[in-house]
Amino acid sequence: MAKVQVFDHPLVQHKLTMIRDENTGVKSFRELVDELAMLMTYEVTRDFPTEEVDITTPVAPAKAKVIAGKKVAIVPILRAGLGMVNGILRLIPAAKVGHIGLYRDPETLLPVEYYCKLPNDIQERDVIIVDPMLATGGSAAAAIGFLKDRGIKSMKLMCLIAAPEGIRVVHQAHEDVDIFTAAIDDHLNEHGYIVPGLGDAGDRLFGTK
Ligand SMILES: O=P(O)(O)OC[C@H]1O[C@H](OP(=O)(O)OP(=O)(O)O)[C@H](O)[C@@H]1O
Ligand SMILES: O=c1cc[nH]c(=O)[nH]1
Ligand SMILES: [Mg+2]
Repeated sequence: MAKVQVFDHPLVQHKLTMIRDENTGVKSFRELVDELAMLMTYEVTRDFPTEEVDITTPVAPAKAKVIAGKKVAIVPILRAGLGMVNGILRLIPAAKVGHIGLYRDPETLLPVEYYCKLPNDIQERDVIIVDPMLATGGSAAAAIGFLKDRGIKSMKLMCLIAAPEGIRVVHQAHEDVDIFTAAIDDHLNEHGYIVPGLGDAGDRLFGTK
């Protein structure tokens, strides 16, 4: 059974509060989302296997650990997921990046696909799907479905704010995918927005409202 991990680290919670605040402008919002993604990468990669290699320090020969040949692909759900990519790349610079374009139809709240471009060798990689908001769960469940259709087996979902409804939907459809989030909020409002949430993540990242 997949797990849901909430990051209760004070730095994560502090920065999350800042992006929730309606007075936080585009520049700070972008920087904070980037930093949050970087901080969360620390936990998302905790189960990466390590191996010992021989090195020589200025003092003595030593056996020391390195990550054991892990290949990673980051897959942001456009647009808002883009804001989390660079923070992860700063810690995993060799990761490849695939893009899945989905927008949520404002009437039906169902995801509509408009773009998909993935690395050729993505089946050999551990995939981290990123999207700041997990609301009804429709977008994340669809993105995971696309990736499974392309033969990808190992996936994690990293978001910043999740609604209980979204977690349920993703795990009902994909019980093997772990979810990492900085918060689980209270509920969705009648427009499918997370309450209290942070509003429209894409608009706040790109200044489109
Ligand atoms: O869980 P769901 O109910 O599917 O909602 C979450 C989706 O909604 C937002 O994207 P949006 O449709 O606003 O597109 P955007 O990123 O281009 O703004 C968000 O970034 C998620 O992708
Ligand atoms: O609260 C929400 C829900 C969906 N998408 C967002 O950007 N925010
Ligand atoms: Mg949006």
